[in-house]
Amino acid sequence: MSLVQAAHEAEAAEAFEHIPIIDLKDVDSPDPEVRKALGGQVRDACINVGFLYVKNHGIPEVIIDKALAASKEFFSLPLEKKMELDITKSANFKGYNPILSSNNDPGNGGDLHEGFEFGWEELAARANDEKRANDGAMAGANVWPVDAPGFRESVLGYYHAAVNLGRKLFPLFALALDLPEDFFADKTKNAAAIMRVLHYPPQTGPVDDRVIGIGAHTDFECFTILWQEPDIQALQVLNKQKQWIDAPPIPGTLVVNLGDQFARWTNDVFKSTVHRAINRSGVRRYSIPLFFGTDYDVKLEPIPSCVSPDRPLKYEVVTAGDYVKERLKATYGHRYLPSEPPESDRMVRSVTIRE
Ligand SMILES: O=C(O)CCC(=O)C(=O)O
Ligand SMILES: [Fe+2]
Repeated sequence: MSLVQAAHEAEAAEAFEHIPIIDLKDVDSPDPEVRKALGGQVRDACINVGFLYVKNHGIPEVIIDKALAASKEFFSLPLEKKMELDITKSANFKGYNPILSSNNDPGNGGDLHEGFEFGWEELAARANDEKRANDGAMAGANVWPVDAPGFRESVLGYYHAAVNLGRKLFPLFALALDLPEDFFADKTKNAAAIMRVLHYPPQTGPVDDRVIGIGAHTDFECFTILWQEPDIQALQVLNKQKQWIDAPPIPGTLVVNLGDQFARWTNDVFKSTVHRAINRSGVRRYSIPLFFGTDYDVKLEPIPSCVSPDRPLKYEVVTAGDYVKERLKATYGHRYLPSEPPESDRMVRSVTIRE
């Protein structure tokens, strides 16, 4: 069946109620037929749901544990220490964002989490990090806390492991789209991948839907690899019946969800599915998404087999970097509304959290 037909069938079908689990044990199989079959499973999940779990993903638990421990240590620093790394002081959204300073759902009043954001960097930092130098519209060095000394190494360790996993997923997505497996290889040379470590305080008492852990949104890149803390239900995914479906942590898995860049590459054949998180568990929750997109200078041009006379082009063509930057501005920029101060003012301005 053609991609367009499959998308139309999915759009006419019942709303999804389950998120599929895909086993990656054969992702490196030397047999192309085995990899193709795996690509077929990915295709169904991407066209019908836009969310999946992966098991046998190959990232050792110990790497995740280290990143989690380091994140807990970082978030327990005094607020003024964390604010030294305020995301609005850096070029292109690197660093710390305090509770209620980001807002993923424009209808909401701020997200009830704090986070720390960083992009590509070699573990042994290099002055001439070629990948970082190619960030174009998204260029800007990472910033790191001096008061949490092991933080950089621990979270970057997980970043690199997750980027390596993402590099194995791109060929599967290509197969899912009936494209050559290496279709995305020349579009993902720079690892335009952003990681966020997130801390959601428990949301107790009556819950105002306008202030939740992270408001309803879609992600901006091609796909997200999300680690969520075990045993705490918070993440929910919206189906077309407008029902929120729980996406609980499943031991030994990571969540993979599609973002807007893939929706644009595929003219919405792949679904960038709306999701949110609410931490009503009564305890703190941590999660770590890695957002992996095509290189920032690459144009998000629709794949021809996803466009047809009965499925005309839905999006204008923009570069990946311009798209991500606009969305990040909308997410973090509300602290400066109604009019954004000039860049120089931003550097020195003290932070006021919106009432
Ligand atoms: O914390 C989660 O489970 C979801 C986070 C998320 O959706 C995001 O950061 O885009
Ligand atoms: Fe998200």
